[in-house]
Amino acid sequence: MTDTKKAIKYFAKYLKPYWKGITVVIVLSLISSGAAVIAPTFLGRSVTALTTYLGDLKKGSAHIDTFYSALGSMLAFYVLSMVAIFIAWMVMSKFNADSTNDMRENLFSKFQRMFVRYFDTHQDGKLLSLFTSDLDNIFNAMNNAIFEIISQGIRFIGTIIIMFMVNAQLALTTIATTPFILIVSIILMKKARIYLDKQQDEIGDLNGYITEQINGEKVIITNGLRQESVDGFKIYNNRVRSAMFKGQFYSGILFPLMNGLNLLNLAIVIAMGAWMIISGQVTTAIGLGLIVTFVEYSQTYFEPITQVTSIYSMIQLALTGARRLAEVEEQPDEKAVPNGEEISGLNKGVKLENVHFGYNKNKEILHGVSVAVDKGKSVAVVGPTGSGKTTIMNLINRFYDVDSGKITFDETDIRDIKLGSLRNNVGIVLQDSVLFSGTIADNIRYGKPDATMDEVISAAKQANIHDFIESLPEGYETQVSDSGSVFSTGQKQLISIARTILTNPPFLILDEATSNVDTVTEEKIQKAMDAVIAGRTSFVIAHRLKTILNSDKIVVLKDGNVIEEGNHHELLKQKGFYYKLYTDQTAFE
Ligand SMILES: Nc1ncnc2c1ncn2[C@@H]1O[C@H](COP(=O)(O)OP(=O)(O)OP(=O)(O)O)[C@@H](O)[C@H]1O
Repeated sequence: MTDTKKAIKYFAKYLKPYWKGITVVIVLSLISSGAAVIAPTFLGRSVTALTTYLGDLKKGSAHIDTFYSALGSMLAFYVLSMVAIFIAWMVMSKFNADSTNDMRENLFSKFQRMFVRYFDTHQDGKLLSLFTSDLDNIFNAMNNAIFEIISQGIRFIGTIIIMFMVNAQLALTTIATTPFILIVSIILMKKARIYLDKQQDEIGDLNGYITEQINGEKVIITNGLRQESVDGFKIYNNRVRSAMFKGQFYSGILFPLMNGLNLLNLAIVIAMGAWMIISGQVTTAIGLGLIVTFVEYSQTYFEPITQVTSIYSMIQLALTGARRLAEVEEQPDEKAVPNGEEISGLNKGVKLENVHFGYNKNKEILHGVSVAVDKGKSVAVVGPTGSGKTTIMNLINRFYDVDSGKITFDETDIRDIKLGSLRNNVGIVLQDSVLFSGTIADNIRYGKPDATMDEVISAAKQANIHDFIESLPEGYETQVSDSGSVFSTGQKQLISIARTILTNPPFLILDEATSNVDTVTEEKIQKAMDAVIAGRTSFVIAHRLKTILNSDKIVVLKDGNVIEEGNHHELLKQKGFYYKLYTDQTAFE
C-alpha cells in the first residue's frame, strides 16, 4: 500500500464513527458554498438594475425596486452562507477533538499490547513525537484543512456551473489558465511532499536524540562532553531546519503564485467583458453587470485553488503523521494465547530445554541452553557481561520467543500458557527499578492495587525498607515525584523488591538487583533478597558472586552456552571458569 493510501485509510478508520457529524458538515457546507456561489449573481443583477435605473431616470420611467430586491437577495444568501459555516464549524470542532482523542487513546493502548522488541528498537523520543508532533499536525489539519477542502471543493464546482449558466464566454475566459495552474501546482506539491515527509522523520530523530541526551546527562557531564552533546544536537536540528525550509518553501510558494495568477486572470476577465460591451455583444448595463459578476466569480473560482494550496503543507504533514501512526498500528500485538492454559502456582519447576535464540536472525545469542529450576529451589546464573543472562529472563517472561527448543512451566510449554496467567505467576525485580508517580505506598502495591496498608508495611519490612520510609516526613504517603524525595538506586531496588514480595509470585526472577549500590545497601538488599527467595522458586541473575553463594545451583553461562553447573563448593572444586571468576572477584574485595 502506498504511504498516501495508508494515511487515507487511517483517517477513514477514525472518521467513520463520526459519519453523522461529517454528513451534517457536508450538507451545511453545500448550503454555505451554494449560497456563496449564488450571491454574486445578485451582485451583478443589482449593478445591472442600478445602471438601468440611472438610464431610465432621464426617461422618467425609473424603478428602483429591482435593485433593492437584488441587493436584498444578495445579502440574504451571504447571511445564509455565514450561518451555515458557523454551525458546521461547531459540529466539526467536536468530532475533530473526539476523533483525535480516539487516535491518541488507541496509540497508547497499542503500545501496551506490543512486543517488547518494538521498544528495544525504537527510541523513546521518537515514540513521544507520535503523541506530540504527529497528532498535533493531524488535529490542526482536521480542524482547518478538512473543512476547507470540503467547502472549497463545493465552491469550486458550484462556481464553474454557475459561471457557465450566466455567460459561457466569460466562464471559459476565467478557467482558461487552469491547466497551467494545475501543472505548476502538481510539480510544486510533489516537491513539497518529499521534504514535509522528511521533516516529520527528522523531528522524530531529533526528539530521540534529545531524550537520549537528557537521560544520559550525568554520563555526558562526567565525560566532559556537554559541548559535544550540543554539537550533536545542532546536526539533528540542522536536518530538521533544512527539511522544514524546503518543505515550507515549496508548499508556501504556491500561495503567492496562485494570488498572482488570480490577479492576472482578473485583468483578462475585465478586458474580455469590456470588449463584449465595446463590440456591441451586450448592452452597457448587462455588460457592466457581467463584469462585476465575473470579477467576483474569478475570486471565488481562484479562492479554492489558493486556499487548498496554502494549506497544502498542513495536509501533507497530517498525511505523514497518519502514515506514521498507521505504521505503529500495523505492528503485531503480543499473542495473548486466547486458548492457552491458565496456571496458578508452581508444582514441579521451570525448565529451559535446548534453547536457541537470537534478537536478530543473523546473530544467535543463546546456543542450546538448558537450565532446570526445581520447585522451591534457587538457581543463580552467572557469567561475563553479554553472555546472555538477561536474555534468559526476557525469554522466561515471553518478552521474546525462543527460536528453537522450549521453556516449560510445570512441563507446559510457556507458549501454550495464557500470557497474562504466565506473567501473574512470574515476579521480576529488574536491574533498573522503576518508580511511578504516586506515593511510596502506591508503588509498593503497584502489582496488587487492593493490598491493605498492613500488607504494604509487612512487604516493606521484609524488604528492609520500612525504617527508611518511616524516617521520611510523609512516610508511606511521600510522593515519589517530589523533588525532596529523590531515591537512591538501592532504595529504589528495595521498594521494587517490596513490590514483588507483595505480589507473592510462585516463580521469581531477580536480575542483578545488587549492582551499583554501596556495601550497606548491598547487605540490606541481600537480606531482602533472602527474604523474598525463602521457600520460593527463584532464578537469580547476578554479577556479585558473594550474593549467590547459598544458591541451590549455580549455572555458569559463557557466550550463550552453559559451561559449568553445580553449587558453589562443587564449582570451586572443578577449578574451572567459575573458580576463576570467583577468585578474581574476591581478590578485589
Ligand atoms: N534488545 C536487544 N536486541 C539485540 N541484541 C540484544 C538485545 N539485548 C541484548 N542483546 C545482545 O544479546 C547479548 C546478551 O545480552 P544480555 O543482556 O543477555 O547479556 P547479560 O549476560 O545479561 O549481560 P550483562 O551482565 O552485561 O547484563 C549481547 O551481545 C547483547 O548485545
